[in-house]
Parts: sequence; C-alpha cells; structure tokens
Amino acid sequence: MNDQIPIKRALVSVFDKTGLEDLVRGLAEAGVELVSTGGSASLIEGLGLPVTKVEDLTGFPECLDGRVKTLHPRVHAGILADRRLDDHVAQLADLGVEPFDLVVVNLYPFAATVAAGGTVEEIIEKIDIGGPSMVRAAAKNHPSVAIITDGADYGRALEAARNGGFTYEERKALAAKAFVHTATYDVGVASWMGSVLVDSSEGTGFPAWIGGTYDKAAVLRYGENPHQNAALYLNGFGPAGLAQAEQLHGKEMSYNNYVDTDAARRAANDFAEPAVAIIKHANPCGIAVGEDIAEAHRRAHECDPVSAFGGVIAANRPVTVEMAKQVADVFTEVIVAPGYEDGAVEILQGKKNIRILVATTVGGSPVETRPISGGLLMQTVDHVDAEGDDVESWTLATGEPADAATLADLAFAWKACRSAKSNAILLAKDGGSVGIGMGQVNRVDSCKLAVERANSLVEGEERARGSVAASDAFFPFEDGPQILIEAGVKAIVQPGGSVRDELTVELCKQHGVTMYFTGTRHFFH
Ligand SMILES: NC(=O)c1ncn([C@@H]2O[C@H](COP(=O)(O)O)[C@@H](O)[C@H]2O)c1NC=O
Repeated sequence: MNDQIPIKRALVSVFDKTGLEDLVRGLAEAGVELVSTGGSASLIEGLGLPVTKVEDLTGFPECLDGRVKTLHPRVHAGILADRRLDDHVAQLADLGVEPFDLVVVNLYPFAATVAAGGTVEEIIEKIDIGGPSMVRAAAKNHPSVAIITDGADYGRALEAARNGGFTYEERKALAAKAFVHTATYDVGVASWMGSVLVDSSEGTGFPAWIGGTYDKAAVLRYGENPHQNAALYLNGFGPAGLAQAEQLHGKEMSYNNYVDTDAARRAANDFAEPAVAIIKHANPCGIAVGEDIAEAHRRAHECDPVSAFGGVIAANRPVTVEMAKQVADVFTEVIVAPGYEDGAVEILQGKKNIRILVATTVGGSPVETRPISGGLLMQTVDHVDAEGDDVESWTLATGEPADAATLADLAFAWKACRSAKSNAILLAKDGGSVGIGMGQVNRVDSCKLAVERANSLVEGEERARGSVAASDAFFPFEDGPQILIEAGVKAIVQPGGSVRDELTVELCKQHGVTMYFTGTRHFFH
C-alpha cells in the first residue's frame, strides 16, 4: 500500500535558519508552495522564491512583538485536519482552508538564552508558544502531515518532496522525534521556572519537581551481568562528564567499565597535584600523588599490583609517554585522562583491548541522584573541600603535632580514603596508599584488611609500620585503632564524634600515636 502523502504545501517557521536556504530552494524546485512567518518568509523572499506570508493567509497581522504569528485557526485547521476523514476534508473546503503536508519548525532558543545569562525578561520572551503548538499539532496529525524539527532532517524532507512524500512510517518517526523536541524544551522551561523564577524548593534547595531528559548514545553489549541488557544515555541538560568522553582506542565500553571509570575519575580529580587512581569494582586498589603523573601511577600501582590487574586507571593530568610505558606493561581495562602527550596513545595502543578515553571536564552537577524502588534520592555531592577537609581546621585529639611530612601524608590519606566504599580505612606513606580496607560491614574488619593488604605484598615487608591511617567515619570502639597501632601506624585521622571517642583517644595516647579529628565524615556507599 502506498501511504506516502505528496508534499504540495509546506509551512516554514524557524528561529535557527541554518540550512534553510537549501531547504526552501529545493522545496520550491520540487513545486512545493511555501507559507512562512516573518523572518523566515523574508529570507525566502530574499532568495527570489515565491512565498505566502502567514499574515496574508490569516488576514491578521503578526503582533505583540511576535507573540502572535501562527496562532490562528487558518493555520491550525490546515495542520490538524485528519484527511483520512471525509468530514474533515469537507469542513476545510467549507472554511476555505488549505491543508499543509509538511511543517518545518524550530523553536526560540530558550536554553541558550538561559545559558548566556539573559535577563528574566529576555528569557521569558524566548519561551516559544506558537512554535510548540504547530509542532504538537503536526505531530499529533502525523497520518496527514510530516513534521520536521531538526535541521539534520532537511535532506530527508527534500528527498521526500522529490519522490512522492514521506511514508506513514516516516511520518510516525518524525512525530515521535517532534514530541521529544517539545518535551525537552518544556523540561527546560519548567526547571527554570521552578528553580530560578520561583523557588519551588521553598528554601530547601530541592525543587518541587525535577525533570530530566536523556538521549540514548549507545546500546551496550550487556549490563552489570551478561544476562542484563544495558544502554548509555547522555544528559539533555547539565554539565558534560564521562558519558561524553571521547574514546580513542579499544573495545566498546561496558556497563561496568563506565561505573568503574566514573569512580576512578572521582578519586583522581579530588587532588590538585598529579594523581592517579586505579579502580576495581568501584573501589581503589591504589591511589597516589606524585611530582609528575608517571610517578603518581607507579606509586598507585605499587599499592596492590595483584588487584591492579584488569583495573581502570584515571589520571588527573595528561598521560605522559613515561606513564604510558608503565601502563602498557599491565593488563588494564580502561585508562581515562584529560589528555595524552604525543606518542603516549601509540604506546598504549600496543594493547589491542585497552579502552583509551579523553574526558576533559572536571566537576559537574552540584547534586546527585540515586534511584530507589518507587522513587529517587537526591543529595548535594560530597566534596573534598568540605569544612573539615583542610588540615588547618583539624583538631589534635592526642599525641604530638605531626611533622610536615606526616601531616602531608595524613592530608593525602584523608582525601584518598573518600574514594573507597564505606567502611573505609586507608593506610598511606609518602603520598601513596599502601593498604586499603573497604566495603566491610564493620570498621575492625576494614582495619584488618588494610593492614593485611599493606603487609602481604612482599614477604616480611611491613608496609603498615610507619604509615598513617585515615578512617572515613569515626571509630565506634577502640578495637579498630588497636589493630592499626599494633601494625605500627604512627598517626591517624578520623572525623571523631563517637560517644566513645575518649576510649580511642586514650588508646592512642598510651601508645604515643598522634590522632586528628576532622569533624567531617565521608561515607561513600
Ligand atoms: N507566537 C506565534 O504565533 C509563533 N509562531 C511561530 N513562532 C516562532 O517563530 C519563530 C520563527 O519566526 P520568524 O520566522 O519570524 O523568524 C519560530 O521559532 C517559531 O517557533 C511563534 N513565536 C512564539 O511563540
């Protein structure tokens, strides 16, 4: 069955006139009658092409600074008549209204005006009213009309005009796309209205409604497990991040690669100095800072070379040739960095499967969400420069004030500890982790794990001895610190705040171990 509808008459009303010239020339050549609004009509006229101005069609002038142009029954009856129905066709004839076969519209740039810091008046004036009405009308009436909202589809429109029109399937697909266009637009308007124009959060910072729009970027091979299906979607609004990273080499990113790479970037980007985090299952198996990025990588890798096998590496500086050579020796799933020195990518590419990503953005949304069954949790993001993260604000709970080198290690351990899942205990020496205990359901086990990991790398080498320890939350009892002290940890930093703090403090005092309280907790679940 031929369900094409020949394109004889088109309504054109676009704010962004990119590509319009070629489109209207092509449509005119294909014998399409053009009807158009103010600026669009002027452009068409300027090309010497025949065009009917909407105001000549409606007999009503465009008015109120363009607020009313196409909002007229002569326009909307021409878009909305269902031409499968004899009655609609007869009514159009009675009313003397010609139907449209094609509607081409793009909307006022609302989001761009907000992003450019427009005034409230300017932003409100960019809320398109007539445009979405036409888009929605044409999309609803896709059995009779084709709707184009994306310049990328102009070529298809020309092809259709030359070849008997769009098919029903094509019109349906264009209609679905058009409703995404208006829905995305309205999410932008509603979000701005509810957060900037009025404070629907009533001072809490959490608006009464949140809307999100995401565009599918890829269907992934599978999800967290092979029997799960998965896809990647990109933010319609908001800052770019890992999802927009450029992949320079390697196999397709998997679901778990994305999760681990996000965790790796979060960890490495916590530091101002060159830093590398190596992640497995969203937890660090090594994290370190260094004079340069290659040194940071060496130190991070040394923490737990066994676990680093098959890990995800994030660097907060461009990867140098020296670092690339080091990484090339280890089986690595993903490496992500803000850039790569000349020659570094070529070295990394020596491994066929390593995924090499460039992600330049740091930071992101000030809030994060987590779906739960039936809803969504939203919180402000945890950040390492929270009050209490600066050593200047720490309280010496017991022991001698740490010397500069020890204090630097404590500061490193405190930041690095935040990247491990709670309960987290991180032992550090000379700006690198040496043992990490994470994800345990009690803090004693995390202490045991951190010490065991530190001391099991080389037979007889006790890396825990002389290290410093950080705990992401307070010690509820002195049993955890007891393990650390027995292992030779010389200083501990923790939030403090337990009702039994004095037991932990007393224990450290007895053993001459320095302990600082930060007053800030960094749980990570
Ligand atoms: N009010 C109306 O009747 C109306 N009809 C069409 N528009 C918009 O006017 C713009 C095109 O205007 P022009 O062709 O004058 O440059 C399009 O973005 C279209 O969405 C309108 N503008 C805003 O609502």
